[in-house]
Amino acid sequence: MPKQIPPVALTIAGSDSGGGAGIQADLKTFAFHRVHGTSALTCVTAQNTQGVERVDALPAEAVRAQIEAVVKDLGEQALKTGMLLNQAIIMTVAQTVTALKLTNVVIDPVMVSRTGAQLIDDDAIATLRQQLVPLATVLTPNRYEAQILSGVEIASLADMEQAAEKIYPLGPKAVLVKGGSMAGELRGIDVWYDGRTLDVLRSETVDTLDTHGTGCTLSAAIAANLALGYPPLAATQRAKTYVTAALHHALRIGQGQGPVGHFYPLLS
Ligand SMILES: Nc1ncnc2c1ncn2[C@@H]1O[C@H](COP(=O)(O)OP(=O)(O)O)[C@@H](O)[C@H]1O
Ligand SMILES: Cc1ncc(COP(=O)(O)O)c(N)n1
Repeated sequence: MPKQIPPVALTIAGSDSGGGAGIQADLKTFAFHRVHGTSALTCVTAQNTQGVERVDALPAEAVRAQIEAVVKDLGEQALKTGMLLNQAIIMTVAQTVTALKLTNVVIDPVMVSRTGAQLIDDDAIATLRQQLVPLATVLTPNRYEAQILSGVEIASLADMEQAAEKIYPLGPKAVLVKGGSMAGELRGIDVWYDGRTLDVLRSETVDTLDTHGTGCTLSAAIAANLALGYPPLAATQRAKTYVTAALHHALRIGQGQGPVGHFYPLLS
């Protein structure tokens, strides 16, 4: 059989020592999609299924060097950003993505976890909004991040739609407001807005507390599908289907919220 050349995707994100979110979730998601994953590490968290205990940032120049090293050699068909932690790293990532003219950019504006923990410095939020959000092909805020970016208090589907419409003028090509931290059936519902189409992406609510890494997994799966050549909305729909399946096979490990089952077809 002729050797296949896989597409390459890059994740710029933090390490989750618990293996459920961050770089670890992203690389598993890329591998599941048969996309070669490269990574630029931004920070190292001491984290488990119960929470984040410590965060150590890498120097912004180390983040830049990782991106440049992989892109100049391996190239990339798509990238995602996750936990960028501080202003210096956000500015450097925005500059590097612009300078290298990288395309198919999925920005997961990681600021607040679904448990409500802040994952980014205060002064970094303004920089993220001004410098990184406009570079997004798809921007994927969760409920709390969408509240920060839009100023809309989100409690209903109509609020999610309004938030998506208010975030769009910040400059992304499309916004996906995720419903994982909403109540009841809205937990499986995300709102897409790309300036023309306002679409509600629905999946059944999976009744599990083991949801650690859903956001990271979704944005990585969007990037993987963009790398495979799917257009943004189709890539996002496919990614949502993947996350829902992985949630159905979430792993009951650890004392807190277990991770989703990235390789669910291999799980018996
Ligand atoms: N219990 C659930 N049932 C079905 N889908 C879910 C559930 N929890 C999260 N999702 C989906 O997982 C994806 C990630 O969303 P979310 O958990 O809100 O992100 P984050 O991890 O960034 O807070 C979204 O597509 C959301 O709809
Ligand atoms: C290193 C790192 N990055 C991101 C998240 C958010 O995780 P989630 O996908 O559950 O929102 C996390 N908990 N840790």
